Amino acid sequence: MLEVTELACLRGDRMLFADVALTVRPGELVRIAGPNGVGKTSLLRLLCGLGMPEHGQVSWKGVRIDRAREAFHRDTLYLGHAAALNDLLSPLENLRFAAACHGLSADVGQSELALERIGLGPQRDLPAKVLSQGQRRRVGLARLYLSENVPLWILDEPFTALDVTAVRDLAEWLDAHCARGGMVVMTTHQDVPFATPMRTVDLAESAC
Ligand SMILES: Nc1ncnc2c1ncn2[C@@H]1O[C@H](COP(=O)(O)OP(=O)(O)OP(=O)(O)O)[C@@H](O)[C@H]1O
Repeated sequence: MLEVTELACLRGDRMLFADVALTVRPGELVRIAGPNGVGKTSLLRLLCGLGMPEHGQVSWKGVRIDRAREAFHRDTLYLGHAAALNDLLSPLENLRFAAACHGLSADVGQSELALERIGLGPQRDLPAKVLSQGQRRRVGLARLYLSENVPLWILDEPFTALDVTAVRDLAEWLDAHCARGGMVVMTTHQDVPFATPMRTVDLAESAC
């Protein structure tokens, strides 16, 4: 279970939000909503330990994440909104590199399968620099198909630049993750139909 209490975030000299409380239990899908600039990405970065809160704390399985970093990172997958690819490497190489950096098991067969499932089978050996925006996005998202055993998925705008079919397939994969007891916390400006009941946290209500 992920627990957030009294969380406040300062960026530069501006307090973005304060007093955010949130609990995410196994099987839950939570959407962080709010207008541009309210601090959704900043909140996700605090949730996965990439930033320090000005106040409050984030706990995973009852332990503050800054006191059990390794265990927390093993249990967490964070996908930011930028594709973060090496343009000279292929999707297959990028995926295997990212998986290795995050301690995921990803042999060639598993990685090829993940790329096929995300619809990049035909492009898997091309240099990433020739991919379209949606295809670049998919390379990052392919990690989701290697992360069934990672319980907490924190996703920043995962549906951006995806076509209708890819949005539907990804929504089904997030539903499947929740159905097997996983947790998803995400931001999206799109209305995506999920089978899992979605809880929305409106960050504008905590804006300073
Ligand atoms: N390093 C930084 N220093 C100062 N201000 C920052 C920094 N990073 C982000 N900000 C500011 O913090 C605010 C919140 O940014 P954030 O990216 O979290 O918003 P968001 O809600 O995710 O927006 P969007 O919906 O546009 O993605 C913005 O006003 C942004 O300019």
